[in-house]
Amino acid sequence: MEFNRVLSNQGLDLRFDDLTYRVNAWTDAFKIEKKIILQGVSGTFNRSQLCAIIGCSGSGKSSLLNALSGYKTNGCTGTILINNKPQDLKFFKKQSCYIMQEDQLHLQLTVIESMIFASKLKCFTFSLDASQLKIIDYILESLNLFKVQNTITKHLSGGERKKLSIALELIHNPSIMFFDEPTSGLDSSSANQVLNTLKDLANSGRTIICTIHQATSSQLKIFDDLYVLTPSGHCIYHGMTSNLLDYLAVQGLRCPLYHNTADYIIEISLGEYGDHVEKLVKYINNGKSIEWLKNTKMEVLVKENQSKIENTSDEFKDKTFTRHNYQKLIQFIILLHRCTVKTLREKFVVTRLLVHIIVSAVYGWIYFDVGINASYIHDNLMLLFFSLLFIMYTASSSMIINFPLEIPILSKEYFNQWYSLASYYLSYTIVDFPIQVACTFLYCVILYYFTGQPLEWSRFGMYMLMMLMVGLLSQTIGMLMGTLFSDLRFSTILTSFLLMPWMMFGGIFIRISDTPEIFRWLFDISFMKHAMEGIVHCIYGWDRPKLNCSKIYCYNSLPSHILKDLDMSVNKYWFNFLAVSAIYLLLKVVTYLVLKEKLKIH
Ligand SMILES: Nc1ncnc2c1ncn2[C@@H]1O[C@H](COP(=O)(O)OP(=O)(O)OP(=O)(O)O)[C@@H](O)[C@H]1O
Repeated sequence: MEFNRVLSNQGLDLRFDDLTYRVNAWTDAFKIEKKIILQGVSGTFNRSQLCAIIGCSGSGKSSLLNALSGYKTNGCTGTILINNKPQDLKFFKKQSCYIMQEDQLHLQLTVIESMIFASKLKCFTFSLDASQLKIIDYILESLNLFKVQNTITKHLSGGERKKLSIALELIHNPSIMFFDEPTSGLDSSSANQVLNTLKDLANSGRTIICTIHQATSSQLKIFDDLYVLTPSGHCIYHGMTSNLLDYLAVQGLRCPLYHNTADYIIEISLGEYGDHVEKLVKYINNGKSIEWLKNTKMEVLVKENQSKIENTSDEFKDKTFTRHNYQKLIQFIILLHRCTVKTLREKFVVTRLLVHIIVSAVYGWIYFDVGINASYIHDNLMLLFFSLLFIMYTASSSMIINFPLEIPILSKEYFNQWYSLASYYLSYTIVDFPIQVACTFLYCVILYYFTGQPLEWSRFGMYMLMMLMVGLLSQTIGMLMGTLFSDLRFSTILTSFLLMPWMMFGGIFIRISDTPEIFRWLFDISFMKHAMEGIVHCIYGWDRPKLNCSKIYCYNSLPSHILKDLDMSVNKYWFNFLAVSAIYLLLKVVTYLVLKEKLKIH
């Protein structure tokens, strides 16, 4: 493996001073108070170096990585310098990438498809030219992924998935790469492979910073630079891996023979060899001091890098660009394509279609021809209402289940600047549209025909239109809840809680005229009431002739009586339709804003 030829990079030097990270945490007394995770730590990570942040669990390794990469900015104070200039986050994100602990990949796509889509998105192009395809081949070859390029991602091994995550980010040739626990969950051979890959990336000029939970002695040697955190969020060592033992020896700490050095320094940080932490923090000035490095190789390196910084610190400004609208449009179309391929490969779509067919067939059987008989008016109204509920629940639950699975991938790709949120949001919405249309159409056709509703194209068209709009609106509710709550338990229970009142004020269980006046406005904003009113008019409105009656006398033989009984005498179908559409659009905008905020908080 070597990256020097095609994918070399000048790298960036990152320096941070007095970095403090605070979060709000619950105390035992059920109060919120500030918890300090990082206590004014300082340090530098230089180009062409593979740097590891190590420490015991909970010492703040991920927090430091998140703060340096800009993944989490809330609660962070201190300064971060890139090539000696203050970090400009918007610009920095274009030069860097963050590869998370869990591989956020599109499991339904093959390796090569994932690479091609990523490349198209990053290059704003519908078709890649020969040189772009060559770069993809080169990256795959360099990472030993070429032989699995046609394998579906969900069939890849853990190590291969990690490499695919790296390969996807290498397309835009980042100068600095952050990795959160790149070896977690891998066996030692795969972990060694991944670390060697990171070493090659560093050798090609990049700055590679990663957190490591556990490292063997041989793995530790792969790292050029180490940054050690204590459980209290202080730094007790910052420097070359090869200098660690000398550094500790000066403090009278000698690593026992055959003992893993990484374990040894973590054990020191935990106070297992006595109270040395405070002394070490002071000695290294919480990561700031490089005094002790005098006359070591590291000192030379710092000087070399200094001269490089002076030469290159301004060139990066030229790389800044803003995404134009036509580029967003291109990304939208590519995302639409990617999302379609993914959706078509899922069995979930077939399941959704089948559920709609089966339920409508069962209803059709049970409620056979109730629609033409005046003595079954009540049953028919219940059928229409339950059909509305069915569409509402299937549409919202399909989003509640699916969308939270998308958010971690979206979060990674959006943070790494693959595309704009608007392009993603629009493509995701549009891809599901034909599926929802197909589900609603199949359901309505079967139900409408077998339950004996009036066989007129205009009535059926309007019925179908209203059901479709309710389906789309319910999908948006599902998407909103899936965005707000990543935990399925919360989103499911709260969606039911949210939908219940609109059913209550749906115009069927309780009539408007029987409701206390103070609550009547709830009917006006209930999408269920508007939808039900519209549907009742599709079936019984527009001067429908008298219905057959199987008894001696049916009061409801005249459709006008039915409408009057339901307080729905005035035909407002198009107003009802517009009201449901307006609520849908409002929810769509709210969901977008919530999603944006959620990604921003990250
Ligand atoms: N938002 C938060 N609210 C409360 N506590 C938090 C929050 N974020 C992090 N912490 C706490 O901060 C500490 C450091 O967390 P962090 O994930 O950075 O540690 P880590 O060293 O990466 O741990 P690990 O190796 O187990 O992943 C932990 O004790 C964690 O519980």
